[in-house]
Amino acid sequence: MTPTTFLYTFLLPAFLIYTTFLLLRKKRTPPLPPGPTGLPLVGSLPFLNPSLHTYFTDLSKKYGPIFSLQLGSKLAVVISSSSLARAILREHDNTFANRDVPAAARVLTYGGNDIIWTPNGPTWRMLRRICVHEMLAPHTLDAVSGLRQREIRSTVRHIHARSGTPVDISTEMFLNVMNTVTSTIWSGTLEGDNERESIGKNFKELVADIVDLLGRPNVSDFFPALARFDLQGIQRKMLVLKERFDKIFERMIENKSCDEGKRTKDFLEYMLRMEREEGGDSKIPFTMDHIKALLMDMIVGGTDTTATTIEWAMAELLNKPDLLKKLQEELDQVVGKDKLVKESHLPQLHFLSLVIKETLRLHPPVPLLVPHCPSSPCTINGYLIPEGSRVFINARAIQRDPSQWTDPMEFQPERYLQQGLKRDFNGKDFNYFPFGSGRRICAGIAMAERMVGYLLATMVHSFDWKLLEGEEVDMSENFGIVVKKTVPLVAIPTPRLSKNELYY
Ligand code: HEM
Repeated sequence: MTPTTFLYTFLLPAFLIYTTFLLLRKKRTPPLPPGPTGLPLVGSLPFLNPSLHTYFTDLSKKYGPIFSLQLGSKLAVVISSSSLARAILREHDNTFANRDVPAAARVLTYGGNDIIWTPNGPTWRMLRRICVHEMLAPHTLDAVSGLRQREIRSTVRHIHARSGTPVDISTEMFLNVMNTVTSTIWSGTLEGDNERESIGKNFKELVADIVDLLGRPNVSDFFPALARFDLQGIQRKMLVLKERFDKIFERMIENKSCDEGKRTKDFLEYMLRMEREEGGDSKIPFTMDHIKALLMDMIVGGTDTTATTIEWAMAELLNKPDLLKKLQEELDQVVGKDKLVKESHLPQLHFLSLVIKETLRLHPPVPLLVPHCPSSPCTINGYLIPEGSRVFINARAIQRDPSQWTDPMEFQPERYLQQGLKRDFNGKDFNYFPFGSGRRICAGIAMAERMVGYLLATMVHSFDWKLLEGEEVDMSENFGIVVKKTVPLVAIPTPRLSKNELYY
């Protein structure tokens, strides 16, 4: 066979078949979502604005409700419409119920041994069962309502002692929530004003630093091959913070082991028993690392989110004194001025529940949810989301979408009445999901609802609040994995209950 005959008989047809196959395959593979082009190698990293939630909202106006941007070797996909959020969190929930663990979170959570970052699988299911069906279940939380009452009384006493002077509401809310969470976890609390202020401040800074590091763009995440060099020192800083918490955890665990005869009904006791006696699921061992990582989830995931929500609610109410008055009227009617609010009053406080709903609409503390990560390639709205992408669901933008909400930027708790909208926190409504949706929906909703409702009601019922002379409420936001007020809310309380002894 001559070379020419060989070329025409074998090589040319083979070449044609191969190119047709490539073309067909290319045609069948959907494109990536549109987005900024970026630079070679680094993609859009140099242009990344650290205020991700507003940056992503601006980009969605240009590129649409699903767009992508290359951040180093990672592809980020951002979803900003209700229908696409539903596609991801409901229709493809199983595929997207994974996490791409940031290097800093891996350090913090004992190698990703917590609920928030563990991938969808048997270990995550075991941890979630322990948390949601046992420790954070409504019946367990109701059984420890006395702890929350004790903490609320202590906050009321503390603020009363500062009547007529400026009170940092941000710090007070954090201290209360932190004390409530830790006393539920290990029956420990900060006693006395000095301890409350010094250790509480320490904890607040510790959690704030952790939240800040978790929200900071990290080269180790964009170029995983470089993670071991920790170029920005974020993992090193996180390790220091984690070690400080670890010492506290060790001390609490040691105290429990010494008091073995004394059975308390707290979470740590429950988890230690599981670790000792049952070893978790029949198949999955429940280890000391799991215990510590879960403690970390509850402290880091449960305190800042809850305290920030109450602070935003107070800020909105101070901005709209007629709404504050309306809420006080409801409280006076249901509770009376001769008693303190009890948790059992909450179901009757309808306006309070609207205020909380509206706060979580305008100021969802976790505006982009915790990023989801598909376990296999998935096509959404005709675009390919490759396996391992980091998917941000912009809940904040969806909850401010003018096509779904009238006057979306206005704080209007009554809107839920006028529109007959229920807007529950159960994650079934993809126009309103401040706690996320699907398998990875927040594990602490029942606890958050109790803490936010009880504390906000008490603050508004027990005190009148006014801003400092000539000051306005600064509503600017500081982005981190939790979005907080840039300027902490400070206001002056005046007691408003009929008997002074209620404050002691
Ligand atoms: C107002 C308060 C809170 C808000 C707005 C909030 C919001 C959220 C959001 C948006 C997520 C991510 C959902 C997703 O990935 O799609 C989440 C996850 C989580 N939250 Fe909360 N949270 C709050 C309070 C709490 C509390 C009090 C706890 C526990 C003490 C808690 C524990 C968790 C845990 C463990 C997860 C991870 C769930 C998983 O990945 O399976 N949260 N939360």
